Amino acid sequence: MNSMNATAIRTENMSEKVAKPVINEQPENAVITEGTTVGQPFADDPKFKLRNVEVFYGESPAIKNISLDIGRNEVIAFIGPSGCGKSTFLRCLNRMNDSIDICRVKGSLMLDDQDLYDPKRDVVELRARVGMVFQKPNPFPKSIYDNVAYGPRIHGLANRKSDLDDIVENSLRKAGLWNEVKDRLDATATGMSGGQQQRLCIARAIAVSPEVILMDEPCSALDPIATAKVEELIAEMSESYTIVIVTHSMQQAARVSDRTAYFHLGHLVEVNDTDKVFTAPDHKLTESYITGRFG
Ligand SMILES: Nc1ncnc2c1ncn2[C@@H]1O[C@H](COP(=O)(O)OP(=O)(O)OP(=O)(O)O)[C@@H](O)[C@H]1O
Repeated sequence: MNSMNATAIRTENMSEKVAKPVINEQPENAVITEGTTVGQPFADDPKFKLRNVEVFYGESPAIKNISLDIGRNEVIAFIGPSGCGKSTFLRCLNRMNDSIDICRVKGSLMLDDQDLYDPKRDVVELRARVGMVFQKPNPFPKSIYDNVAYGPRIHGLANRKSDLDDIVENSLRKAGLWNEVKDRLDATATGMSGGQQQRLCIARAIAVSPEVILMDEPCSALDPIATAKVEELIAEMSESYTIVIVTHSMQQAARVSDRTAYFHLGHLVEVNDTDKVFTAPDHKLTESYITGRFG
């Protein structure tokens, strides 16, 4: 993980917008100042540089002036109570929110210093660079092979069948699935177990050589053994990819992530090294949430 720049944190934490205090009732005395995040929200060498991000569904704000860097090859976990905006913010990172008509995204969202929301940007190419794994495994009703080969085919990544075979095998190996499926690549993917389907979806995301993988509660439909396999996979993948994971499981966030971001009512309250968040959080609301006082 990248080391964080403490000076940058202090100076950049002052939002360019006027800070509006937001009073929260749980716990007493906990105050969020809009646009201000305690801890270490910024990185020296960010993959994503996100500034003053606001998201609205119609007139309702779902994300309120959030600024955050996501470091290259770090695993960052988004946690917080239901409805606090974790998935909304995650979906901004590969413009999945574009498909929701009433959704508007404001602010500056940069990926490797390029504007994510540049109207000229090819969104299909963006989603190959920033892949996504959803809560519920969603394999296509096709063979195991065709699920993984789908992306490389549409992006023209393999000229010959043997190249495509190599991509499929490598992706399935990286997803820890090759040995389980190598003798039945033509079998339909929907016949696999839920855990296998989710690892297949990870293989499908990997197959187009992404730089970032977004995971929206990837284990919530899985049993503990399948969950452990996906978590092992996240640890292995973190060497090659930037990973952003939304999770309701604080144990999972503690196990898999380098940094943890705590969201509350559309605000980003705290971002810190995961060990710190779970042992000595800086903000009262984070502490209340991780100690189970609400959520
Ligand atoms: N498609 C949508 N249309 C309208 N409002 C939406 C839509 N999706 C989310 N919202 C609203 O935006 C807010 C944030 O929702 P979001 O799903 O991002 O939160 P979350 O923290 O990921 O929640 P959960 O943990 O329950 O998945 C909520 O008030 C939610 O009702």
